[in-house]
Parts: sequence; structure tokens; C-alpha cells
Amino acid sequence: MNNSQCVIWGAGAMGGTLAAYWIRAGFDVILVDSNQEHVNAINSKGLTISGPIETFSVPAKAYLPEQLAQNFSHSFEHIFLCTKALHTEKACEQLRPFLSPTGVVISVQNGLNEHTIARIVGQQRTLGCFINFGADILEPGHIHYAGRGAVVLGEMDGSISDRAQTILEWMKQFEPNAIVTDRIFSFLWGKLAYGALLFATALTNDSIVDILHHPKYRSVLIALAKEVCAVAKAQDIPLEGFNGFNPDAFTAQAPIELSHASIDDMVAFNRKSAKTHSGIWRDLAIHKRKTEVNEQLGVIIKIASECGINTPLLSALVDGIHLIEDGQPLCASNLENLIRINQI
Ligand SMILES: NC(=O)C1=CN([C@@H]2O[C@H](COP(=O)(O)OP(=O)(O)OC[C@H]3O[C@@H](n4cnc5c(N)ncnc54)[C@H](OP(=O)(O)O)[C@@H]3O)[C@@H](O)[C@H]2O)C=CC1
Ligand SMILES: CC(C)(CO)C(=O)C(=O)O
Repeated sequence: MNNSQCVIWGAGAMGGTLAAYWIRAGFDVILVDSNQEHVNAINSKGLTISGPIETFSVPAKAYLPEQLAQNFSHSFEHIFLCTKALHTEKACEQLRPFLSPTGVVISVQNGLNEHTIARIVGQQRTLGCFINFGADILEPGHIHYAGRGAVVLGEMDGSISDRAQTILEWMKQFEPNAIVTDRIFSFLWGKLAYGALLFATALTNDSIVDILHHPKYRSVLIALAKEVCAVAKAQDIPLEGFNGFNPDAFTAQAPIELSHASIDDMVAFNRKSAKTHSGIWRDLAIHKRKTEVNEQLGVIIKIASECGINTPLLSALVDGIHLIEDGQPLCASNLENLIRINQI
């Protein structure tokens, strides 16, 4: 990696996948993760990637956040923040002392984390990133890289910077189709609209494809995506498409055939991935822990209310996810509740 080390902060599905590819390419990558078992496994056995794309292992060095100070006396130019959005604030407070004055934090996350990161480390030290590849931690030290997806970098102010171009070259070691954009928030908001659909699929134990494909759920999914797109429009953010998501399909006046075609394209995209369920579903069904719902959909609802836009389905979806976080089972009736609200 040119002239410097980089740090992956949060070495899970996203961070661990990037790290493994970069270590294999000869980069000097330092992993930081708060999960002791994962850190121990990486240090003793290395990092393993498996799945339909490739299977390989690399030696790697990982640290808990609190171990960094005793092992490194210098700060870092590039820190890739790859935690879930609900950990962004804490992770930024932890990483701030290790970020060089000229360094940059790159958000490899879903949501609008760039604003939180910029508040803590400054916008000049924040770089946006949108990712839609699929991966899961299978067990400590072992990540399932399930499917390729869009990777887009962009400065918050829309400028095309040298640092974004440099990091693009690194990203291309992992995903050759990665790009730099002057409209990173157009991608991030697009992912929020698609993300709303993923949250809806996570109300049940059915796969992403099963829910997106089922005719019974189409109207409510289209209405959900339209709520997010209406809030983006009120913010004057033109959305970008990716991996089957077509923003023109979810405007208020979009022809219904266009909406169906986009969801069909998302089904086709997801069929190519070995990741059957979203990260949200894994948080709820497997880890039985809180999701990023407040940091993703909650943020949209707040902005909507500031703009005077009603988002009844998003609110009901957030409530449904909260109920599951509190112990309610995942099942089809959770999604049917949204259908009822959509029919009112
Ligand atoms: N997985 C996927 O396919 C996709 C994920 N995304 C997004 O990417 C982001 C990362 O998700 P993903 O990689 O799946 O998440 P993971 O949970 O797999 O990885 C995050 C890792 O960060 C650790 N962590 C939590 N807090 C801290 C902290 N303060 N400092 C250091 N490490 C910490 C977690 O430990 P612990 O588990 O113990 O909390 C975990 O090991 C999310 O915003 C997600 O929505 C986007 C596209 C696809
Ligand atoms: C399913 C996926 C990979 C999007 O395709 C995702 O973003 C998630 O798991 O949260």
C-alpha cells in the first residue's frame, strides 16, 4: 500500500474481507476489533476468506482498541472504519488519537456515518464510501465473502481528491469495478432506500430473495422505498442506482412496471450472492442483538419530520425491528402488519 500502513477498525464481514485482500496483495494492514475471540483467532490462525468467489487464508495481526497505544507510538494516515453504524461514535472517539493530522477515516458502512465521523475528526479527515458487496463472519477469524457488489468512494463536498483516487487504486485490488464519485450521498441515500427493503426482509426468517420476489410483499416494499426516496428528494439529493436498485423506479410518479422491474433486478442480483440473509437479520436471528435501525431508518424518519414528510411505513418498520430486538419472534406476520398499514 504505497508508502504507509493502514488500519481496519472493525475487522468483521466488511473490514475483514478488505483486510484479507489487501494483506494478500502485500499491503501493511493493522486490524483493530473489539471482539476478543475474533482478535485471538486472527492472531493465532490468520484471517480466512471462503465462499463462491475465492477461498484463501493470510497471516494477520489484530489488536483490541485498548491495545493499540502500547503497540504503536505513531499515528496513521488511513483508517477504514468498518463497524456497524451504532458503534461509529464510540469507534471514532477511540480512533481519534491514532489518526494523523493529515490522515483520513474512510467509512465502509451503511448509513450516513460520514456526518458522525466528520463531527468527531473533522470533515477534512473524513472520506465517504458506499459498499454493497456481501459478507458474514462465520466464526472468529473466518469470513464468508458471499457476493461482489458496488464499491464507491467520494468526498463529502463532492470534490475529486487525490486521496480518493489513491484509495480507489487500493479498492480496485479488491473490487476491480470500484469507482470515485462526486455524489457520494446519492449512493448512500440509494442504499438507505434499498436498506429499508432489507430491514423489511429481516422481520421474517425468509431469505432476501424470497421476500423481494413474493408478489404479496411487492406493494409494501415499493411504498417503503418511495418513502425513503421522497425524503432524499426533499433534501435535494438525486439518487444513484446500483446492483438492480433504480432510483427512477421509486419516485412518487414512477410507473408501477418500473418499480417491479427494479425489484426483479434486485432479486436477480441477490440470487448471484451466497448471502441469503441481510446483516440485519444476522443481528436479530443469530446474535440476538441490536441492529443499526436507529442509525439508518431512524435518521431518515427524523429528517422527514423536519421536512414535514409522513413516513408511516418506515416508522412501523422501525417499531417492528425494535420489538424483535426486545425478544419478539421473527415471522411473516411482522411484515403483514406493514401490509395492513400500507392499505390504510
Ligand atoms: N455484511 C455485509 O454484507 C454488509 C455490511 N454493510 C455495512 O458495513 C458495516 C459493517 O458491517 P459488517 O462488517 O457486516 O459488521 P460486522 O459485525 O461483521 O463487523 C464489525 C466488527 O466491528 C467490531 N466492533 C464493534 N465495535 C467496535 C469498536 N468500537 N472498535 C472496533 N471494533 C468494533 C464488531 O465486534 P462485535 O461483533 O463484537 O460487536 C465486529 O467484529 C455496517 O454498517 C453494515 O451495514 C454494507 C454492505 C454489506
Ligand atoms: C445484503 C447486503 C449485502 C446488500 O446486498 C447488505 O447490505 C447487508 O447485509 O446489510
